[in-house]
Amino acid sequence: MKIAVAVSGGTDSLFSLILLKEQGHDVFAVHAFFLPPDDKAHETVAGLQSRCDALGVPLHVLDLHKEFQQQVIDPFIAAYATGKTPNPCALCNPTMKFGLLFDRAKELDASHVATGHYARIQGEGADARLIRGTDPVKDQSYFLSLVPQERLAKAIFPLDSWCKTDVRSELEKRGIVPPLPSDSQEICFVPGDDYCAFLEHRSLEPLPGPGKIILEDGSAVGRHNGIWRYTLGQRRGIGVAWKEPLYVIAKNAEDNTLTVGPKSSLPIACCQLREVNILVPQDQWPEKLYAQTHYRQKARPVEVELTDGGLELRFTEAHTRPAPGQIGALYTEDGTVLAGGVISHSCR
Ligand SMILES: Nc1ncnc2c1ncn2[C@@H]1O[C@H](COP(=O)(O)OP(=O)(O)OP(=O)(O)O)[C@@H](O)[C@H]1O
Repeated sequence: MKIAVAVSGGTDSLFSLILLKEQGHDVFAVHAFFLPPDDKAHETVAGLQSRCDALGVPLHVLDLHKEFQQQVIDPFIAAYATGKTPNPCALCNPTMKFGLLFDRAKELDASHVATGHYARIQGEGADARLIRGTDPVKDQSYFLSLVPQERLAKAIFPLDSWCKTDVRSELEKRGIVPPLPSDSQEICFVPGDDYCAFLEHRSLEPLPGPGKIILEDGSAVGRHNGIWRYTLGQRRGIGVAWKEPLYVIAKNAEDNTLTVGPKSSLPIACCQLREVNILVPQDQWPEKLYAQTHYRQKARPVEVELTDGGLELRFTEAHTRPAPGQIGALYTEDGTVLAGGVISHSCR
């Protein structure tokens, strides 16, 4: 088996490459430009090249920045403009890393693609299952839940049972410094994680302007500066003086209003998933099911119903209101991912 290791320049993928090489696998490295390559990107490639040369591993560089723009950044901007809170990393995995990069790796004769994600694959072929990584703090299975099962069956996650601190210290022991500092920002293409500034600079279409802030009964209590600037559950910065603290509970693109309400309005009872990616056939799902609607959130018990074009998750306990556009991932009690989908809306 020939393994293409997707390397970002960061700690996790570099150590994944080293582990596979040390285990004697036939490996090569693939680095993708997801953004138009600038001096820093070329420096990263030069750094990767010297680490790969030292390991005796070929490095291939792919320029995917146009595709990344079309398939990840443009939908990210469009989703914000329509009141959603998109999850570009969850979209990048099926379209880019396990999409175009995977296709290119196959053309280069790879049978498998390895990444530095903290997640596990158990089983093979149609029986391959995506499972939470062992390090609960770093587990990234949530972000992988939109990757098709056939692709995950060909994925290798060398860090499946590693925790981040051990990865760092093992690299140090070997005297290897990755070209990129690790865990620099949340979304790789949003400088300083300032998504509002990013949207203002990068949206080609004018973003929705100011509008009314309303309560759930429709009464107006103030003005907002553009619904895309607000986050569901946000309390600070709403700018409405009220008898009790107010939280953002909905961003309504149709009439450009922001709905706010007291804390008691935040919990929801159910949410709908669209663009559902089934990872385990439904007839094999256990009785007890759990859903996660945000990264690093504890999965909560749910009952699930197949609806027209999607899944409805009914929480058996009140659940923090998820943001439409985020990912809903369905798990078993032991952390196997059964399905993932994009949250379209929630209900109380
Ligand atoms: N530009 C890239 N080219 C190739 N593979 C990439 C690139 N960016 C990320 N990856 C792959 O996707 C994995 C997860 O990416 P993520 O951005 O979540 O990085 P990370 O967990 O900080 O890992 P790393 O420390 O390797 O950057 C990486 O470990 C790597 O295998």
